[in-house]
Amino acid sequence: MSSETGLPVGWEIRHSQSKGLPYYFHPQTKESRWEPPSGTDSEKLKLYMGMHHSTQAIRPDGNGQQEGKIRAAHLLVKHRDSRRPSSWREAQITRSKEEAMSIIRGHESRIRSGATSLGDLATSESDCSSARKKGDLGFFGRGDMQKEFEDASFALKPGEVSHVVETASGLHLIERLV
Ligand SMILES: O=C(O)CN(Cc1ccccc1)C(=O)c1nc(-c2ccccc2)[nH]c1C(=O)O
Repeated sequence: MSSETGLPVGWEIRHSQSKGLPYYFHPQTKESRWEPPSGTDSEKLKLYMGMHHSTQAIRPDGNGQQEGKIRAAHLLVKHRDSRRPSSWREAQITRSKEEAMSIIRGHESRIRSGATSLGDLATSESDCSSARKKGDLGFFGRGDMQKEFEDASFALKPGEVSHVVETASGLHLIERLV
């Protein structure tokens, strides 16, 4: 049985500020997920999303970039103390922060050696749902992301990769794209 959104009864569509993406939330069970739950009428959902979730109006400046915004990709390694210790890779993440640190430092060395790129590594190794987009978060401005993440991103020049950045979500490597 689906409502006007096409989602099973009890599910709602929310908008994640940090990621600029819609996600699916069940207020009673507090479940949140990036993919529509099973039983969704996907045709109805597509119609609903087309009407209600157009991308926010953008005001590109001369070089097509939105005022004061940057674009970055990231690789997230979560640990058991992450605010949400779960991801598409692992339903329950139990590694310690120290283990996560040695993992992400290994990723950092491989990227800096030129053996691989952050985007390619993020695709298989990132605990963020943006892994499916090579870690690309699109454009964001100040106030959109967790403060530590924002400050590290804005301190980078385009093409630069950060050292390990810690947020409540976990440990990140960030590459500023634009
Ligand atoms: O921090 C939380 O309480 C939960 N989150 C954010 C989140 C928000 C809405 C839906 C699912 C996940 C994450 O843990 C998370 N944060 C990020 C993140 C953090 C900083 C910059 C970009 C993405 N990705 C994720 C993810 O699961 O995919």
